[in-house]
Amino acid sequence: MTQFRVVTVTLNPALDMTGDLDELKAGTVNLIQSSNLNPGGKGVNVAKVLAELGAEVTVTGFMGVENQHPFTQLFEQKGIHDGFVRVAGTSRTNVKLVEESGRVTDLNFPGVTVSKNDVLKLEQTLKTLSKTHDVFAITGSLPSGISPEKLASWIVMLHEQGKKVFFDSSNAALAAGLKASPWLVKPNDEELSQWAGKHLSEVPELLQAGKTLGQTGIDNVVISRGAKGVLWLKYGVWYASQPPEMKVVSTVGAGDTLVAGMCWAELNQWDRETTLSFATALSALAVTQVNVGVEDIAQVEALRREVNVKKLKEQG
Ligand SMILES: Nc1ncnc2c1ncn2[C@@H]1O[C@H](COP(=O)(O)OP(=O)(O)OP(=O)(O)O)[C@@H](O)[C@H]1O
Ligand SMILES: O=P(O)(O)OC[C@@]1(O)O[C@H](CO)[C@@H](O)[C@@H]1O
Repeated sequence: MTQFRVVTVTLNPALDMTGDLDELKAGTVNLIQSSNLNPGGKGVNVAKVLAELGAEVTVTGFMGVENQHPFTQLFEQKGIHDGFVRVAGTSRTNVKLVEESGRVTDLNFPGVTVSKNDVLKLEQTLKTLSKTHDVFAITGSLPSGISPEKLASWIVMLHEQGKKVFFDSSNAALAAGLKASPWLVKPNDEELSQWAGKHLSEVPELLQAGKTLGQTGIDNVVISRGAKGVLWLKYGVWYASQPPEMKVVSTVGAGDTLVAGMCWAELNQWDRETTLSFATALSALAVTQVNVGVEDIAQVEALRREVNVKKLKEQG
């Protein structure tokens, strides 16, 4: 069914090596109690969650040929169409250290270097996919060899064709992409602060910055705030959600799960309350597990009833 078709774009996928330890001590030897290695990267995580929810997902981006097996295995298992452009070398391995307290330290490596020819191939892939797809999620950092401006030009191309682009990135790529009118952006409060050029943590200042961002031609601004939930501006109206207190195992991929939840809700054309309670519950449940994915949809439905969603008086 075309209605449930999505493309996720991961320009810099990663094998995520997650290790548990009591407390991380910098500058000394730390013993890891248990570890997991999972194919990830923001767009791969979004794809996995969407596929588990029932979407027909195509993944693309750049993938190192030398360590692609865990990724292709995941795509086969989940019935995800593999449209990745293969590039020389290995995709990066990112290390995630999860302490007993729930605090996560990310060691994110640079990844492959892409050539001009690789970039052209991806551009062609996106053009081809845009003939049959209306919804794209472009998420994560850029590998070396591709500029933030190139990324922004793809968002502009999709926007001009009337496609809905869900966008989540950081640093220069985020700044460039935000100028390209994606349909939805999902900064966390730290990323929004970077964009605004000042530290933002209180709700009124987040709403003000989100409103300014929305006025640049972005239809949906979704501000994720970890345990404090989500602030969502859609066509000038703000909603806020608060998840219940969760027992945190790992927060890695919570943001991607929120993006996937918002995307699934849009594909289903749910109303705003349903959308936000679902996406918040989905992402809150994600922190109770190591790996990204929907382990039990019935649990999401149950948790959704505990998520507080309200419409705010402020106008965006
Ligand atoms: N401790 C928590 N308890 C409940 N829900 C949480 C918690 N942490 C995250 N979430 C849910 O996940 C969403 C996304 O989390 P967060 O704001 O940390 O995103 P992020 O910074 O993009 O995460 P990441 O980059 O680690 O994927 C939150 O808006 C919230 O709904
Ligand atoms: O370096 P990026 O692309 O910003 O982030 C990469 C990453 O941290 O994002 C995912 C969690 O959101 C992980 O699977 C992956 O390692």
